[in-house]
Amino acid sequence: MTSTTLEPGAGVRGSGEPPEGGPGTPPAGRADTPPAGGSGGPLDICVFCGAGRSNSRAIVDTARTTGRLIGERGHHLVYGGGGSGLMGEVAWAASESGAAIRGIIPRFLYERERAIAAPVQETQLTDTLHRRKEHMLRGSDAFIALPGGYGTLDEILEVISATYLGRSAKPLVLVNTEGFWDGFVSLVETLRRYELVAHAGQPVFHCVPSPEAAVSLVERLAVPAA
Ligand SMILES: C/C(=C\CNc1ncnc2c1ncn2[C@@H]1O[C@H](COP(=O)(O)O)[C@@H](O)[C@H]1O)CO
Repeated sequence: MTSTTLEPGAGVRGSGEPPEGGPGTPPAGRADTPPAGGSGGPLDICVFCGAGRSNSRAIVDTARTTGRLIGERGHHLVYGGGGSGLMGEVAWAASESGAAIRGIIPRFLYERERAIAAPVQETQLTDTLHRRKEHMLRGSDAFIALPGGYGTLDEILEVISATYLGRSAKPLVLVNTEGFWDGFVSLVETLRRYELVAHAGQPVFHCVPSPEAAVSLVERLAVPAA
């Protein structure tokens, strides 16, 4: 299996109005699930992916497998809080395999998406998209990015910038189903070639071929919050 590493220079949804605030107590994992993670504990794994469904069967399967693995390995899912598209696939599969879920969603999207079924989760409302990203970054141990659109690109660039500038050391792993991220990897190589991003230091992201490889890598690299 190959992987690419690029280096730089409480509420239950629908049960009431969840408050804006810090991530609070991490959601509890399944009581019967042994601790997971490189350091022995469950991880809060934030998944970025499309709110749309994609026309690729392989990409939909990737979303489901990622959610399932997070639950089966005793981790917690942190995500954008919606029930639509690939996000919904990840969340339902994680829920079915026993993961505790925290959805972080801006108020305006929460209002718009109330009608789209999402699994039981702790929902954290934010005032803005920007605040949502802050909470996702602060309240997660690691990030996995699946195929997605502008929102997903925005989220991964937030993590990459924070890592590049030394503000975060949390791993980000892109799942490269059907070569989805090849163009992004190539763009980053162009930035390097023009010496607009540096090479040395901590990897800003990793790129792997499958959800299995992604979850295994974050288990090896992430340090669960104390
Ligand atoms: C466009 C539609 C619904 C949008 N609803 C969203 N609900 C929750 N989170 C969202 C939504 N849209 C974007 N996000 C966040 O960005 C990522 C997905 O965006 P993309 O542009 O589809 O890649 C995702 O990780 C969320 O955190 C109606 O279908």
